[in-house]
Amino acid sequence: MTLAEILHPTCALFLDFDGTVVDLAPQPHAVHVPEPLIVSLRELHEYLRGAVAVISGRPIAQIDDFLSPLRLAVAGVHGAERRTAIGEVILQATHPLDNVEAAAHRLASQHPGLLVEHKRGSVALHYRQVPELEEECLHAMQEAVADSPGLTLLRGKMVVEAKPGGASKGRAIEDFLQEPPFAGRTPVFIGDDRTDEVGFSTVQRLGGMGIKVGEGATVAWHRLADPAALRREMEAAVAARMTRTS
Ligand SMILES: O=P(O)(O)OC[C@H]1O[C@H](O[C@H]2O[C@H](CO)[C@@H](O)[C@H](O)[C@H]2O)[C@H](O)[C@@H](O)[C@@H]1O
Repeated sequence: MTLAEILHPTCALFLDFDGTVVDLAPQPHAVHVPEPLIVSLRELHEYLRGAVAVISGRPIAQIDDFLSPLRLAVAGVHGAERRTAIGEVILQATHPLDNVEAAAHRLASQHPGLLVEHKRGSVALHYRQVPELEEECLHAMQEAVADSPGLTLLRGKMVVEAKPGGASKGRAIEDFLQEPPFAGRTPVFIGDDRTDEVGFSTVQRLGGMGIKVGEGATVAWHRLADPAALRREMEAAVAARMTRTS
């Protein structure tokens, strides 16, 4: 089944960012956004009458910078912040990060390859440059989170993050589906990471479809090989739409 076949005009499209619509990069800031991706997103946004949202671990501001001049509905920091289709920003309560910040910086000061990323209500410890430190990073962040009321730990690709416990991508998708233009539509969520699994189960429980990008175990019912394959499918879905409407 192709994305063009899955995406009816009555669908709502939810897209993860890193590893899904763009290829993973050695550092968070080094991601490349191909121009045709912006074009596809704009066309799909029009086709679905605005029912397109990015559901990311990144802050909303970073997504805006990467996708400029597009300004889509976005859930950022794994749902801890959300901008609706009409531009209203909803921020979840945050909790003190002192323990996780101290633990992440303590380790990073001993290992220059580690990278500490600060986000609103969240701290991410990246070990992509030093993958042999995975267990040490996990252990340090687990201990710090256990000492930090309100925070939970999330494991992503070469990263371990502390984030507000109430936030999740699944909850963000459900919140979007309560509002126009998403309400009443069949949700499709496309993601690549274990942090996206809750999004897949959410949309499938609600009668929609989860699409996993890349390898690995998943609850999603459909799979695409990699971000390049997804971008090709998005371009094909746009072309099919133009053929239907011309
Ligand atoms: O939910 P996503 O949109 O997939 O965001 C997840 C995290 O993405 C970023 O980190 C990841 O991508 C980097 C660039 O490709 C890569 O260097 C890193 O190893 C990945 O973990 C971002 O920096 C995080 O804040 C997001 O939570």
